[in-house]
Parts: sequence; C-alpha cells; structure tokens
Amino acid sequence: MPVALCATSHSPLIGLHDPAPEVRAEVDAEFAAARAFAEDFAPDLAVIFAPDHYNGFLYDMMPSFCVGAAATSVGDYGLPSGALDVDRDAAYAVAERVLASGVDVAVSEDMRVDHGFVQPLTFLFGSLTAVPVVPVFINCVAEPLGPAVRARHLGTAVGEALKEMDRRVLLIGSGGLSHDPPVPRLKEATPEVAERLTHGRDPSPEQRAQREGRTVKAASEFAHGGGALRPLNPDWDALVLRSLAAGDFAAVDGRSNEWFVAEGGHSAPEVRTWIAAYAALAAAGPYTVRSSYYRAIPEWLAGFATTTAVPLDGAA
Ligand SMILES: O=C(O)/C=C/c1cccc(O)c1O
Ligand SMILES: [Fe+2]
Repeated sequence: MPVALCATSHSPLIGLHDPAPEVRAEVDAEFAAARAFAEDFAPDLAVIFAPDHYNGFLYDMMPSFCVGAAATSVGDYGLPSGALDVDRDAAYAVAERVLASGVDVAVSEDMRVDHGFVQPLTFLFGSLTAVPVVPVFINCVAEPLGPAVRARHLGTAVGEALKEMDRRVLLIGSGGLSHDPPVPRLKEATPEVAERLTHGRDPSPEQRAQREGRTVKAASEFAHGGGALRPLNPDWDALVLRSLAAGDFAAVDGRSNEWFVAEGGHSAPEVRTWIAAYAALAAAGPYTVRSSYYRAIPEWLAGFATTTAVPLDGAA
C-alpha cells in the first residue's frame, strides 16, 4: 500500500484576516508545494484526521474519535459546503479494524465537518470531492479529553487497516500547533453558551456571522498585541515538529493534557491529529520528512506549520 503524509495547521482566518502580503505569499507557496506533492503522489484515497469546533460534534454526544461513513461540510467561515466523497466501504473497513485493535471509535452515517476538514481538502485537492476520503474526527477541544497517546493508538490502528487495502493513501493531519482561538469551554460557559455547545448544531446565518465576527475581532486584537488569548509558542511548536519528524511520539503524546494547554494554548491539543497521521504513516515503517514549513502567524491565531513525509523505503 503506497502511503504519504501531509500535516497542516488550519485557520478559518485565512482569507478573512490575512497577515502582510509577503507572509501570505510565503504560505501560498508552501500550499502550492504541498498540492504538487499530493498531485505527484496521486492518491486514490485520503484519510484525514481533523478536529471539530462545535459545528458537527457537540455535547449532546461527544465521542473521542469518529469515522465518517458519510460526511457533509457545514460551510463555516464562507468555506465550501456540501457532501464529501466518502469511501463508505473503506470507512467501515477502517472502523472495524480500529475497533478490533481495542480503540473505541464511533461511526457516523451523517457526519458534519467544518473548516478543520474542509481547508486541507480544498488546499490539497481543490475541492471536497476530488479524491475519495475517509474522515476521522478527533476530539481536541471538548473536555474531558482522554490522554494524547490514544491518538497515537488510533493512528497506528488506522495505518494497520490501510496496509490491508490495495490503495494509494494520502494521510492528512489537520490542526495545531500552538494556538488559543476563542473557542468556548463548557466549564466556564454561561447557560446560553452551554446550550449552544450542546444543541447548537444548526445556527442561523445571523448566529454564525456573529460567531465568526467575534473570531475575526479576536484575531485583530491578538495581532495588535491585545486581548486575553494565550501567546503562540514557537519553541513548543519546534519541539512538536522535531519530535514527530524523528518518530519520537512519546516526547509529545507522553505528556499530560495540562502540558499541551500550558505550552500551546487551549487548542494545542489539535496536535493530536498530527500524532494520529504520523502514527498511521509509521505503521508502514520508518519515514522521512520531505518538507517542513513553520511560521507563527498571529493574524491567523496560529503557530502555522505544514509538513510532508514519505516512507523511507520509497513505498510512496
Ligand atoms: O472559530 C473557530 O471555530 C476556530 C478558529 C480557529 C482559529 C485559528 C486556528 C484554528 O485551528 C481554529 O480552529
Ligand atoms: Fe482548529
């Protein structure tokens, strides 16, 4: 089974609240290189590990992990909406194998996904339907979270499942690195916000616009050195990139959930998507990182990174 990987940060502020043109151009060049990498590899299946931001997965039923057998983009932040081209047979084969390995993954026949899934798919493939996909949700924000090492176990099990398939698989991790966007937390939520985190799956256009406006405002304040969001942490981001490039998973996933938040902010657990994607790649054998881009971009509220990787044995 030929396999390759692209892991990337996402930010719904891309295009809505951009950094200086030269920074934007630098990231665009990196995306173009990642797109060329994907085109070169020519996958017939993409397996994407991504989080959600209370658009598809809410507190009415919050799994740690979920494989989508069918999935629809909600079209948040003006991104494309509509159905993904989910490979249902592959999704069930992956879910069965993961469950058999002892990782309790949920399955959804109606998964709703947001910018966490949509941005990498559109950046890499140009549309939501260009390449058949198996979407794998990882809860990264809704406490309580399990230990980060469980994301590695999930990724390993997915990688083992893929080895049994005769497919060319591009693994995608979407999220991180250090960042602290204004995603609400149930523990400190007002009753109104708690209600939204539990039942607010289908906001009105006005409610969605309000929420998105708040994020843009927070990004503007943050980029000008104000607001209450935690700072980006390039040193921590470098540690994460270095550790995953070296296959030293324990340096990241062996740490406590509190460590992630203290070092990288409340959304730093999105790094779990990278851990899972890299672990799935590692299931195919030793790997090497082909490209690694990083820049702290406050306008996007993100320590922003994009990496590509391939097996050392040249299976890609
Ligand atoms: O508003 C949200 O739901 C999330 C915003 C955000 C901002 C920056 C980086 C990310 O990974 C995000 O999800
Ligand atoms: Fe996110």
